[in-house]
Order: sequence, then C-alpha cells, then structure tokens
Amino acid sequence: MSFDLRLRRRLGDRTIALDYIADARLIALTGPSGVGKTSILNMVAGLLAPDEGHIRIDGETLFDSASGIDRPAADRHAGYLFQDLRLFPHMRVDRNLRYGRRPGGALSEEDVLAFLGIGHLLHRMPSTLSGGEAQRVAIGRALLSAPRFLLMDEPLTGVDRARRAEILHLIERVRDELRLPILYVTHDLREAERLADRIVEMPEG
Ligand SMILES: Nc1ncnc2c1ncn2[C@@H]1O[C@H](COP(=O)(O)OP(=O)(O)OP(=O)(O)O)[C@@H](O)[C@H]1O
Repeated sequence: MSFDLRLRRRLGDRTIALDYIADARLIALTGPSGVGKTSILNMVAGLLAPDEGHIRIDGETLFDSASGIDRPAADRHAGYLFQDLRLFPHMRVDRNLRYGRRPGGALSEEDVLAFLGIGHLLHRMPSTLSGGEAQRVAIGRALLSAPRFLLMDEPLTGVDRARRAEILHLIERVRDELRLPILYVTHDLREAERLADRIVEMPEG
C-alpha cells in the first residue's frame, strides 16, 4: 500500500503543505492545532482543491496539477471518518449506515455489523448513542461506501477512556484484516506510535 502526496494550498494567511512518499498501511499525520491536518484529508478526499501538487494512492492518481487530473470526490472512493462524525441526527442507525452505501465493497452489511458489533444499534437514533457507539457506526458507514482507502480524523475524539482501547483495536483490525490504506489524523503521539507504520509531523506553514 503506497501513498505519494505532494500538496500545497494557501488558506487565509497560511500555506498548508505536505510532501511525503511511503509504503505503509497507515500513515499518521500529527502536528499542532491549525497546522492543516484536516485540510490535507479534505484535499485527498477531493473536498478541497490543492493549488498544486499530486495525490497518488496505491499507484492511482487522484489529482495531478501538472497533468490536469482532478478526479471528483465521488470518483475517489474515500471512506471518510469526519472528526465530528456527521451522522444524520434525524435518521436511525440503519439509515445512517445505508447512506452512501455502494456496491462492490469487500464487506457485506452483515459483515460490517458483525465486525463492528453494532447489529443491536440499528433502530437507535444517533442522539442515544455513546461516543464509542457513534464512532463505530461512523466507521461502519465509511466501510459500506466500498472505499479504496480510509481517511480518519481524530477518531478517538469524544470516546471515553474506557472505550478508547476498543476503538483502537477496531482500527487495528481495519488496518490488518481489511487491508485498506489509511491516512489518520491525531495530535496524540502515543496513539500515532501504536497505529502507524509512518508518522508525519506537519510543519507550520
Ligand atoms: N476556508 C478557510 N479559509 C481560511 N482559512 C481556513 C479555512 N479553512 C481552514 N482554514 C485555516 O487553515 C488552517 C488549517 O486548518 P485545519 O482544520 O486543516 O487544521 P488542523 O491541523 O486539522 O487543526 P485541528 O487539529 O485544530 O483540527 C487553520 O489555521 C484554519 O483556520
């Protein structure tokens, strides 16, 4: 699994930049608040246009300013776990999971429910879920979108200490058993050291 990311984008009075090539299952992006970690994920997902650079994951070019390639977000097949989860509050868990579902993924809905242990939550509304349960549902929604790679933005935010180990273990299983390349944002170095093959400290721009 390979990542080749060379990105530059001016945002307000900052320049957000990353230049990194690695063979890795999971790359952790770390750095202080405001350095541009989420913006990098948004660029890889196709939600924010870089000013210049390229994005290649597993040899596939998603963006390349030099050759005019800019695949639309829907065509990049990212499974994006947003920092604020973005579960739809008016939909039960089962409808949240089905939102954005695509055929062709490695996992069936039954597989995902069993893998994440969320089968008993299907009829609950998001407001009734604990932080850890909501996180597992959001991971499930990302997995059901038949992703080619995963973007995870601070997935342990809002998860209490007791459930952190559980979610960390699940992310390790996603990394090892599903073998999807993962770009993972965290400001917690211990979390990065536990999960990542490579850790990238984002420079202040
Ligand atoms: N649309 C925008 N216009 C101007 N500046 C922006 C815009 N979006 C983000 N920024 C700025 O760009 C910088 C990077 O933001 P980003 O959310 O990517 O940082 P981050 O490293 O993920 O931060 P955190 O760890 O706090 O989530 C911040 O200084 C932010 O204020």
